[in-house]
Amino acid sequence: MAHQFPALTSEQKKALSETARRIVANGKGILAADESVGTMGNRLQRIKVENTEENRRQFRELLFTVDSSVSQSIGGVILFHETLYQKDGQGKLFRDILKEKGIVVGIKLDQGVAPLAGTNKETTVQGLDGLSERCAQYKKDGADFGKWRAVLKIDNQCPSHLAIQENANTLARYASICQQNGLVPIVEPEVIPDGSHDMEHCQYVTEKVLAAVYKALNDHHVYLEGTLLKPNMVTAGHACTKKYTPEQVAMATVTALHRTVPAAVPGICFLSGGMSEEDATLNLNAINLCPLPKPWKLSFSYGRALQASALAAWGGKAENKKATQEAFMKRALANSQAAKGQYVHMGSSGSASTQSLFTASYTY
Ligand SMILES: O=P(O)(O)OC[C@@]1(O)O[C@H](CO)[C@@H](O)[C@@H]1O
Repeated sequence: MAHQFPALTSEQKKALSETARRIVANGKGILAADESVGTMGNRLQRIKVENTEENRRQFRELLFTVDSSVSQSIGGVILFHETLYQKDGQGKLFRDILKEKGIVVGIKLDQGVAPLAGTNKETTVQGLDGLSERCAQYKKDGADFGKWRAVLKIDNQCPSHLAIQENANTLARYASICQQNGLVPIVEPEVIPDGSHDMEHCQYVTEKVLAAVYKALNDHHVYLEGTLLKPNMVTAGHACTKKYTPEQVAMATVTALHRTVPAAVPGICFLSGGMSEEDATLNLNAINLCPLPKPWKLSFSYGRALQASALAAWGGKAENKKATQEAFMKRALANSQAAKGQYVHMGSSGSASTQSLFTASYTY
């Protein structure tokens, strides 16, 4: 007998799974342009540009107004609240510019982290209160998917059982609310790369975290076909002295996913987590070439690894429009090739593309 109290109608399920599949179709991935005002401030500070609403708008306008061929590489863009309501220089909403390119619009729904008392500085995520109303409004305003980032860390006694369970449950509750409002939830349990742990330890922790997340999603009756996962790749900690090849990262990552993520999930879009642009692309390519069964699309949802060289090329100057857009297009194309296992690294990359983008305790 089917479940007595179905969470979704078959029409709702169909719409959710179609949206999820559209975002990751044919080597497409996601541009995570959902940096909060504070996070964007850190990015702009690096290029000595003031963190004003107008400067944030101008940079994002450059990203969103690139040639429409970008839609062969980018299936979805995650926006921050402010950006969803911003317009280009001609007064056209960014949201409409993206939709006309065939790109699905997403919205960051979590409201940052809060401490879990009695733990080694672990956190849970805020934003469940009023979430259903916010989702309904964002859906009306053009969003078709949401994003919620939970942060877990590897350290003494971390991640604790409490942090794993609390964050899994919160992600599942968020995912359920999204689906009730017609938004595809991107489920993001990030194990951050701070620490000197080796890759094997990251794999162990990532498996524990993902297993708890999928148990909670099932408990909350979340329709997996209408979700996307946004995990960390399995890598060594930032301060680990041992180095691993993209093939080793790929094997550890796909093994962890294979053990924990149901085949019903249509796509897994990795975060870049402070890797350089080039490393993020090479690792994704190796993941797609990994000789293990891969029942899901394996793609990207990069923030820093899609924007770093574009930001550097821009430097806050309108005359750098062409260089900025070219830098962004180059990374979008490279990652789309990597999502099909077809990326070939060609000669020298700009210095920005090989620079580590690591930020310690990236918990905001
Ligand atoms: O790790 P990356 O690829 O730079 O960013 C991943 C990400 O989830 O983390 C950021 C902070 O919440 C978001 O802007 C972005 O969507």
